[in-house]
Amino acid sequence: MLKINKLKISSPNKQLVDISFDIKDSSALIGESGSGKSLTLKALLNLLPSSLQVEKDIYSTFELNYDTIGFIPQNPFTSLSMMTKIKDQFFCSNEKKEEVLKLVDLDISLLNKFPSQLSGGQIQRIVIAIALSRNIKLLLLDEPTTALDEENKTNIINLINDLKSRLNILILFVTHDIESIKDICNEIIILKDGQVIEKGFTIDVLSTPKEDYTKKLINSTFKNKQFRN
Ligand SMILES: Nc1ncnc2c1ncn2[C@@H]1O[C@H](COP(=O)(O)OP(=O)(O)OP(=O)(O)O)[C@@H](O)[C@H]1O
Repeated sequence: MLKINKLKISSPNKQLVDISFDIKDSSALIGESGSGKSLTLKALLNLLPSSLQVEKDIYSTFELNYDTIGFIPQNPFTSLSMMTKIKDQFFCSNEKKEEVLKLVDLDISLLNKFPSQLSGGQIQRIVIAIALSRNIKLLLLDEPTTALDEENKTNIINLINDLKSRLNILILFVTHDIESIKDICNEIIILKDGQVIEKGFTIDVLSTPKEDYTKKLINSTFKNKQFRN
């Protein structure tokens, strides 16, 4: 479990983020552009620029560091070196490479290919496999399907859902698209202007959102009429 008791991020002239929330199993961090989602992820990854002031009080049942956190970015193409064979982009044994490739449902023959020979969906699976090769405890996903077409988007969502049920890892899924996380994340945190304005179980927030901002987010992304107000 991960408890963010306090996370405050400010620039010299503005408070950008002031939040607290827990991740018990799988949580989605949802908000419009500029609401503070990326800054929150960067704070967890210790990647905030030094120009920003940070106050952090975070408790977790494991040490938070490069070995325990996996990060899946929006654009998988930026995560891999295009001139390096897939097998040389892992830092683990050959057995582990094969094990995690099977976990993400890819053929081990892809290890001998270059990223340019793979589809966007396959590359995103490789990025996930590389994260899983490190025995991580927390998987951070930053809009992992944005750069993919509809078919690959559905496949990656199904894969993350499958991995969640098979692996014992916490998930924090950042998105502005509520529909993509409804089957993956048990809990939702709604961010607006760097503040948590609503949080709770996904099923409750989707069926009875309290804030107009949440209703707007749901109505703008949800195609499934049963959740509409
Ligand atoms: N290095 C920085 N210095 C000053 N302000 C920043 C910095 N990085 C981000 N911000 C500001 O902090 C706020 C939150 O930014 P953040 O990137 O976390 O938003 P976001 O919710 O991830 O948006 P998007 O969905 O567009 O990625 C924005 O107003 C942004 O302009």
